[in-house]
This record gives sequence, structure tokens and C-alpha cells, in this order.
Amino acid sequence: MRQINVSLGQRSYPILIGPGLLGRADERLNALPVKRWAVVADETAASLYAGSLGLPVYAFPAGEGSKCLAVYESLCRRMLADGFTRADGIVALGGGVAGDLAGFLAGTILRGVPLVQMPTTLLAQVDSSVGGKTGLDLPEGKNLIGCFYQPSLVLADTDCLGTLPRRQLSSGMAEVIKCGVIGDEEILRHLETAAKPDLPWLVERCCRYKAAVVARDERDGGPRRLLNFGHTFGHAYEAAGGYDAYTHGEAVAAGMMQMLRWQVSHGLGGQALLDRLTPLLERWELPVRLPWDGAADYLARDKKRAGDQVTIAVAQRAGAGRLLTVPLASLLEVE
Ligand SMILES: NC(=O)c1ccc[n+]([C@@H]2O[C@H](COP(=O)([O-])OP(=O)(O)OC[C@H]3O[C@@H](n4cnc5c(N)ncnc54)[C@H](O)[C@@H]3O)[C@@H](O)[C@H]2O)c1
Ligand SMILES: O=C(O)C(=O)C[C@@H](O)[C@H](O)[C@H](O)COP(=O)(O)O
Ligand SMILES: [Zn+2]
Repeated sequence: MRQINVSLGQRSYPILIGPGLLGRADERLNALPVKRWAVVADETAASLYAGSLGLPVYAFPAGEGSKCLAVYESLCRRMLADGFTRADGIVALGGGVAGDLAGFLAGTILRGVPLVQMPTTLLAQVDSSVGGKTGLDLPEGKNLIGCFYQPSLVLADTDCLGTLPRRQLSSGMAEVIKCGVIGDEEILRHLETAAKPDLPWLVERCCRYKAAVVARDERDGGPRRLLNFGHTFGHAYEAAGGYDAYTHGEAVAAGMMQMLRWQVSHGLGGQALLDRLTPLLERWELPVRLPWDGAADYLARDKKRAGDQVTIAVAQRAGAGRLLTVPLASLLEVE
């Protein structure tokens, strides 16, 4: 088992990574000061993995469409009807949708109860279960409601990756590649050279990188915004696609490429990286370009916008992401 600590003073917590962790989760859950645990999971993750936990399960339909106020309200009301109290806690079991939704639920129900993240997709293990961003989507845009709410523990059972459909594995690879681009070039080298990627190694490497960034900037005021590389355009593609045309990772993949094209066209470099990412994304069947129709309105509601300016993450070469504040209108000037 691999362990990484997220150092946030009193809100610090461990990330445990390895096979077979779900089967032994009761030891870890019992060590936390919680009377009863409730598992919040999407229906697919619930049917595959909730059984081994032996806890009450609150399931919701799988898919990004569940990251919404209606599902949030229904979960709150079902749990309260069953006598859920402040002495109880929530386990978020599933992909990033379960993590963001159950995380927001844990941060807000009864003004906050303990949370454990048990990510079952590659994307959730390398990214969304770590760092405490929770969120819901609105018709107006992605993740426009949410709070920062750290879990007490992240348990990433790498056996779960064995049941992931190829499209979901690829979607997680987009966030893995993002980590390589902005902070840890070794990740890109591994993906370029390994015949078969070492998934537990990638989970550890990405979590190590993200944990260090979050420890420096928990609430996204500075360097954490680097983790948004590819998301300025990516979130706009997702929302314009009605949240079901593309996975988050597909939108981020095309968003990274669009940002690199924008950099190149504005004299900010990045052509070598653009050339390097193209075959890598294609190998994972990730899009290098998506239609822009309708996406501009969503770009205007980016959370990193301040007045007419927006802060973006750019990367001139692998492992060296940086932040830049530019006029919002200039982002529209690229084919
Ligand atoms: N909070 C953060 O820091 C953060 C970071 C990145 C992404 N996100 C969010 O995460 C979400 C995307 O997460 P995702 O890609 O995990 O999508 P997801 O949660 O929708 O999961 C993808 C699909 O895989 C299924 N699934 C889950 N585990 C499985 C398994 N082990 N085997 C088979 N099927 C399984 C799910 O039922 C679902 O159908 C987006 O909403 C995105 O905004 C949040
Ligand atoms: O943890 C972060 O910070 C990230 O930006 C990670 C992203 O991969 C993730 O998609 C996040 O949810 C985006 O956050 P948002 O603040 O742009 O909604
Ligand atoms: Zn993301």
C-alpha cells in the first residue's frame, strides 16, 4: 500500500492507494469518530463495490446529470428521513460525480459531517477525490455551486480500475496527462515509453503532485489554479454539450490542446508540447479538438474571471505550467 499525506494543518488527511483496500475499509472507518456511515454512490459503483462495505447505501443515477440540485436535495431528504444525524458520516463511493456530489452533501447537510472519499474511477483516484473541491453543475455552467470541504481519508482501491470501461480509463488519462504537462514530466515519459501504463504508480504520482499543490493553496487563490490547465475551454465544451456529449476528461483533453493552440497563436510558445500531446491523446482515443458552438457563453462564466480579465493556466514546456491573466475576449481569438 502507498500512502501520501495532504498537509493542511488540522484538516490534514492520508491518501491510501493499493489493491484490496475496500475489503478492509471497515478498519479505517471504525478508527474515525463517527457513529454510523452512509455510503453515497452512483448506481453502477454501488452495485459493483458497495456490497463489500456492508453499510447503508444511498444510490443515485450514474452520470454527470446527477451533479445537480435536484439529486442533492433528494439525497439530503432521504438521509434525514432515515434519521441521519451530525454524529454520522458520509462515504463517497464512485467516480468524480459521486465525489463532488457526496462531498458537497457532506459539507452542507446539518452544516457539515465527516467525509471519506473512496474513488473507483481513474479520474477520481488521480484527481477529484483529493483536495476538497466539491460541486454541482447548473444550466449556466460547470461546478458553479460548491464548497471546499476536505475528507478525513481517501481510500483508492486500485482493483476497482479493473472494471472500468475503456472510455472512462481514457477520460482519467486526460487528467493524468494534465499533471504531466503542468508539473511532473516523468508522467508523460512513462506514458510515452511503457507498453502498458502502471496505474498504481500513476495514481501515486498524480496524488503526490496534487497534494503538494493543495497544501500550498487550499482555496484556489493562487498556484492551485494551475490544476485548471485545459479546463477554461474544457468546462465550456462540457456545458455546451449539455454535460452528456463528452466526458470531463474528453473535454479537458480538447481544452488543453485549444489552450496550446491559443498560446502559440499569441506568441507564448508551446508548439513542441502541442506536437508531443497529439499522439499521446490520440493513443487514448481522446479528442484533440471539439466544436466551439455555444461554448463562448459558458467561457464568460468561468470562475477565474474577474471583470473583463480571466486567469488561465498555460504551459510552454512539459512540467512547467504557469498562470497568466488575459482579457476574456482574447480567448475567443483562436481557430
Ligand atoms: N473535485 C475535483 O477536484 C474534481 C477533479 C476532476 C474532476 N472532477 C469532476 O469529476 C467528474 C468526472 O468524474 P469521473 O470521470 O469519475 O466520472 P463519473 O463519476 O461519472 O464516473 C464515470 C462512469 O464510470 C462508472 N464507474 C465508476 N467506477 C467504476 C468502476 N470501478 N468500474 C466500472 N464503472 C465505474 C460510473 O458509474 C460512471 O458511469 C466531473 O463532474 C468533474 O467535474 C472533480
Ligand atoms: O482540484 C483542482 O483545483 C482542479 O482544478 C482539478 C480539476 O481537474 C477539476 O476538474 C476541478 O473540479 C475544477 O475546478 P473548478 O474550480 O474549475 O470548478
Ligand atoms: Zn478536471
